Amino acid sequence: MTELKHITIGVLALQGAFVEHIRHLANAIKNGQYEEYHFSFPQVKTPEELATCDALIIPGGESTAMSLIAERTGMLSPLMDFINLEKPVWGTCAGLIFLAKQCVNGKEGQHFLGGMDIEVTRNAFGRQMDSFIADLDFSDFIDGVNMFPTTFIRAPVVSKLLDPPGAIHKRDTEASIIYSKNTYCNPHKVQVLKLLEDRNGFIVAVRQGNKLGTSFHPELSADSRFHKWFVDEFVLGKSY
Ligand SMILES: NC(=O)CC[C@H](N)C(=O)O
Repeated sequence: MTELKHITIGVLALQGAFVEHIRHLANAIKNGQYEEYHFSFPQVKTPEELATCDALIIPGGESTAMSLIAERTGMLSPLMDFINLEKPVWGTCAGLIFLAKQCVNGKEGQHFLGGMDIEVTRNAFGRQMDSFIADLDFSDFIDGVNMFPTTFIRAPVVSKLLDPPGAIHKRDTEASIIYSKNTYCNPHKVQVLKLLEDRNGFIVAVRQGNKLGTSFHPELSADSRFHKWFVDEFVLGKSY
């Protein structure tokens, strides 16, 4: 019998919707061909737990609280170190804010991990009352997923794509960097996965190499295909 490959995808559990992510991860690998793997999806609260992870999800919640708890529990620099290890990381909503380099409407003293070369704007769609659900077409990058229910709750948007450190050329125009599965994915640049044409063209999903950021919460839908894509494409797939 061949030995199973152990893969640990942690979910940062300082605050927010971490339980939902774990449920979706467990569900996502039921529908695949993963006989050669043994997966664990631990809640991550300590540097020791983080050190066991091959990949990390940072959930939605409240980015100011998450930053404060990370600081108080000594998790801030282990998280920054983890990002520098070039392991796959996915931030959803508050997690996207935490993962960003810069933020508009941030709170004084709020920390950012700087794992993606983006500026985010917090609460870009307005208040809690302006939260909404939209069926989005992700079939450009996830096969067959053309009606995915996405939930936006006081969601941020990506308001600027920043040049990675050391970049020589100025960034291309937005239109030319829209990502699809047929496009070569430059691991150093931020690529737009999804923007909302009917809402100011707001950018709501981006990728930079093995980092993924989404404004919305795929973990709050009943559909695990987005999580399956993260596992297949970012954790088991191409390595950057
Ligand atoms: N649903 C969410 O994660 C909301 C994010 C929240 N507005 C923040 O700034 O952290």
